[in-house]
Amino acid sequence: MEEEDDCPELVPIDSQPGPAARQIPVTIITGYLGAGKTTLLNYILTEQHNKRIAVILNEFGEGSALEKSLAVSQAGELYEEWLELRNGCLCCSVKDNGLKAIENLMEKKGKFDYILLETTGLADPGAVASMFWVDAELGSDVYLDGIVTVIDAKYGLQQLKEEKAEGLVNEASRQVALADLTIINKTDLVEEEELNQVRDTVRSINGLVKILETQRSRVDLSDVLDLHSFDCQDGAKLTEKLQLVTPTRPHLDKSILTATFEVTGDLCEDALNTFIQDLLWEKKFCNKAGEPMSVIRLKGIVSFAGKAHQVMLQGVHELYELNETPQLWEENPHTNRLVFIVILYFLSKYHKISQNTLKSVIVTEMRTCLRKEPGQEHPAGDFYFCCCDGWS
Ligand SMILES: Nc1nc2c(ncn2[C@@H]2O[C@H](COP(=O)(O)OP(=O)(O)OP(=O)(O)O)[C@@H](O)[C@H]2O)c(=O)[nH]1
Ligand SMILES: [Zn+2]
Repeated sequence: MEEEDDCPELVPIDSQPGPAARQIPVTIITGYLGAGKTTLLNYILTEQHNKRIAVILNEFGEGSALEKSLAVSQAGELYEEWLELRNGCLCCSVKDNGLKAIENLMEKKGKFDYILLETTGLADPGAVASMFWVDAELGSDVYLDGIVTVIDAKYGLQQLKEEKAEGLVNEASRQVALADLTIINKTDLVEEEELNQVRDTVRSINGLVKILETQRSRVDLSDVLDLHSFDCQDGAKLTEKLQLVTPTRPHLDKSILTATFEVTGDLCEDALNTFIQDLLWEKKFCNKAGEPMSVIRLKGIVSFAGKAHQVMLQGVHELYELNETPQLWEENPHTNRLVFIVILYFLSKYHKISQNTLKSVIVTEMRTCLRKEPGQEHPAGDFYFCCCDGWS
């Protein structure tokens, strides 16, 4: 049979016939300096799990550290490997080097069941997450399972509040915004009142995230591993989650928030793609000073005309995916739900994006997506915007 020109590279089948090779989940563990990430890793490694877990540490080395420690645990035994990376920053090298190193290692040592990746406390895990996500798309051996952010109960609030130069959002807040799961650790060091404040602040940044509270990062492993956060097979789970999103108020530096939009009807796929690309890639939605609204995480369940199944939308930074889920639409009319966790650069006192501006921008665009033909009437549909009151 003739192959098409643009056919993806064919991979020779040299393995035994049988079920397709299972992809290995990667969980990214992030969190500010000293929050308890390594404690969490050690806890997971030493708990009974019957998994062969590989751990990659992405610590900043002195100067240009060329090696990364890779601990592998198997049946409670720990041994260490060294991953050679081209430079000291995993974000920059993981693409061409890190994954390759993992794959080579698996060839040498046999497959792992699970990979845990601890990023440095100052990292923006978005870059690392994006790379694993893209790579999974390209038929890699691994897939991104979830992003876990550990927060220090005692110093977390201070870290989340930290003021950066105008227009910049601190790393601690970005880490919370991106997370699928947050673990507020070191609860032994704070009173209830302080803990409530940390919890509220985390919630104010990320209205979707699950929050656990721990001492010594002791978690139920089933709460941390195999989250399938990006998995369209779990469409029903996301639908449920999106309905439960907590309205958030802009947190302390008033710059990251969670906004939910609901609209009923069937969306036009092309129009939705254009809207998302304008938002994520073209960065067309700006405040008066021309600073774009920047999306950290985007999730949604949408309905496309002519499709019986729900479609899942996932976005991390500038990457996004629309995938059909196994879930059929039951309710009628169909309710499209989008949740944005966004940075609004309105730190600058003179150039605030107001809640209403954001709302009208998104609503106008969503209405366009609903229009089946240019010039056609908008179908009836209510937009629901969930955000705090009293914010201008
Ligand atoms: N009191 C208290 N201390 C804790 C808890 N969890 C961890 N620690 C301590 O906090 C310190 C930092 O923990 P790590 O696990 O190394 O934190 P980390 O996030 O990996 O730190 P970096 O890699 O340096 O960013 C260690 O001394 C831990 O023993 C806790 O629940 N309570
Ligand atoms: Zn650590």
